[in-house]
Amino acid sequence: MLQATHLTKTYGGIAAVRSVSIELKPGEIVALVGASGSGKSTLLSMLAGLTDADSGDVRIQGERIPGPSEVLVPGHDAIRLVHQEYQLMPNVSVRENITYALRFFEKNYRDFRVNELLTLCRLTDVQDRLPRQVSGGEKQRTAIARAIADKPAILLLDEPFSHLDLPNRLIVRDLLFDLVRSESTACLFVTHDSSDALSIANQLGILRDGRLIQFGTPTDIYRQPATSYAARMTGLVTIVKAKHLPVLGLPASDHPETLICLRPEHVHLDDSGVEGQLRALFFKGSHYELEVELSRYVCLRALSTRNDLQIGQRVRIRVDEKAVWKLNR
Ligand SMILES: Nc1ncnc2c1ncn2[C@@H]1O[C@H](COP(=O)(O)OP(=O)(O)OP(=O)(O)O)[C@@H](O)[C@H]1O
Repeated sequence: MLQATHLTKTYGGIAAVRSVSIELKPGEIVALVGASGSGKSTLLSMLAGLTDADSGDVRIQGERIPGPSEVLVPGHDAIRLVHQEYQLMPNVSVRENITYALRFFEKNYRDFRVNELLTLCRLTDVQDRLPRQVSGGEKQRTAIARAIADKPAILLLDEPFSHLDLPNRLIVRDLLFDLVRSESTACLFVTHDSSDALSIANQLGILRDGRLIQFGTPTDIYRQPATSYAARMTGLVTIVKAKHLPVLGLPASDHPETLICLRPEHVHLDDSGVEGQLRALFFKGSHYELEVELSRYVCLRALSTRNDLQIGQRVRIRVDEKAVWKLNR
């Protein structure tokens, strides 16, 4: 449906996006994850036809989307971009902000659809307030309601969860699920938070310094990250050189300088394992995150549900050999 090929954008010598190719299909949620400055917003804006690419192009159903310098009204009817700052009209109500997106529709349908959107986005109670009189989550939902009002084929979202508390994140998440299911909308959102990306997206892309360095399903990227950056961007991880494998109680490697990564759920407290010292303990509600020091150079991240652990205590750990993953860099 939406296909970007070799998109490149440079700002005064700084390459913000470098030859990124990506495809978005109906009913699919794609997340792009990257550190601050990795080019997420620039890429999103080019995909929406709101920023000129230096080279490469964006096509929808094969038709090229012109950049803003080529047209009077930038963008494309089938594509909506929800910005981080929401960009709501400040002097009209939540309801009117949404209604504006439907101004070309017949009044009966417009009223029906606005009411439907208010319910869907849980905004009915605040519909008559101005944007400054509602919470961040309500503003975010108003921006999404406005963007999806006329059922665009493609929804692009810039950091849709960044200012939201957990209940609001869940509302927005369910909203996106509903949309892709009921309207077959294609969604792409950018984020620097791996947990949203892993749990919501069907496909995940990792952006680094403007390059799409890995693209695949969340499970594949989580389990088999290409690089240490991809590993860190997708969750808690321990990365060490393979020469330290014997310290973990595992067989030595023929490639001692290779980097290996291990997710914490594959490191178990087990009396038959190697000994270390508990350096840190973080309560996470359902479990604890631990840091276990095995040597001066090796400190492993682990998870446990045990309640009797104390910092400084000696513990034994066992590592799943099968879960050790070699990184390219
Ligand atoms: N209008 C601009 N003029 C000059 N440089 C820019 C402009 N917009 C972005 N950049 C630069 O391009 C790079 C990518 O920026 P971009 O905003 O796309 O990254 P990002 O991943 O969205 O960052 P963040 O997560 O902090 O929003 C950065 O180095 C940024 O400073």
